[in-house]
Amino acid sequence: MDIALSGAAVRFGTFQAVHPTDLTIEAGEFFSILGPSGCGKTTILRLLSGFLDPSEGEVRIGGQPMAGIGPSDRPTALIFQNLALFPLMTVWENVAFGLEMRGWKTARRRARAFELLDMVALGGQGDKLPSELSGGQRQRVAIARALAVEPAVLLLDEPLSALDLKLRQHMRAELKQLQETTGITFVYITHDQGEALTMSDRVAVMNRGRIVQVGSADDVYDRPATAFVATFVGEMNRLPGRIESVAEGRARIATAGGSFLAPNPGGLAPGAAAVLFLRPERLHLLAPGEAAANALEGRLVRRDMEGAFSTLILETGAGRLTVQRVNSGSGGLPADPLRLGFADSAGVILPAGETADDAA
Ligand SMILES: Nc1ncnc2c1ncn2[C@@H]1O[C@H](COP(=O)(O)OP(=O)(O)OP(=O)(O)O)[C@@H](O)[C@H]1O
Repeated sequence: MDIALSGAAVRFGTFQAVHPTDLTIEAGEFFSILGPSGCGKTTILRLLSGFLDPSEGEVRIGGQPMAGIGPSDRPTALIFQNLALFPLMTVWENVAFGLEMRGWKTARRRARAFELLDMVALGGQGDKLPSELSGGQRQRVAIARALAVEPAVLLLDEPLSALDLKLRQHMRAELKQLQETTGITFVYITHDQGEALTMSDRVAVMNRGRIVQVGSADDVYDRPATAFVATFVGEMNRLPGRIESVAEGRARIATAGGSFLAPNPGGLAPGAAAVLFLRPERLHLLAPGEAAANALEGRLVRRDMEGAFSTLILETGAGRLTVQRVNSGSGGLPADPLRLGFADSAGVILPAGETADDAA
């Protein structure tokens, strides 16, 4: 089922937790809401689940206005960060809990619970107690329990945050697969950009009660709309400066480290204060005599070997810059000073504005 927010806003007293928001989530979409702690992600999820009414505006699910429809009457199920399984019930009884509430007889409940447990790869574990399972297995029980009531929309509030890194990565793949096989609309709340980027069809980035960008993982990573998105999603170098000239969607920006050409998606005019944002992997070392659309010199401060790639920190006229290099196995670096280059399509020039560091 699709979801539509029209001008939906939430105030707690005088505090505006969510500003008026228009948002459409397509049926069968894996949609994530990504943002720092306190930005309003959970509040939006509560609007969808029916635990909270909008102070203004409207929520529709499957075309139906949700005003006056409580959580148990909505086509949604919710999975929390701290899942609460019933410790004295077996795994299958936990899964079947919602079905008992709906009046299903024991044999039918048990059969359905085991089907769902099969789907989350816990086929043989139904007669155990939750305490006999690992953290990841318990999380899968919670997912099976949420799916038991056949929701059209599954709302997931940081469901993996209590798991260790390896398990989290494994569960990402499982959740994505589960979403694809069931065709259920997933709305996934997280402050973990890796989670949002790997699983989602689309991501909404939120800051201070506002959705600041909605797009694919590629959109928010490669084409950030604001300084906040640019710095919240992934590593980013920042070169503050002033626009010198503009031409054909690009601008030349004068920074403390020189003047550089880069895309100017917001059409900033000459004289405007701006920042050139540049990903560490888009900066490369130039060979002696090699030309590049943009070039600057730097002195190596640190090199961190991270296996598949290495991270270089360079002191340049534009401040400290981070460069990420694929590890080619050829080892050493040329002598200082190093020359750095980047294409005129590599960065993005955006208005100076709030960054993820300011928001933290
Ligand atoms: N019932 C409430 N009364 C007053 N303020 C609230 C209430 N619920 C949430 N808030 C505030 O609204 C803001 C948004 O909260 P919300 O839980 O949506 O954030 P979040 O993005 O989900 O954060 P986190 O990732 O930390 O869970 C926060 O500043 C929070 O303190």
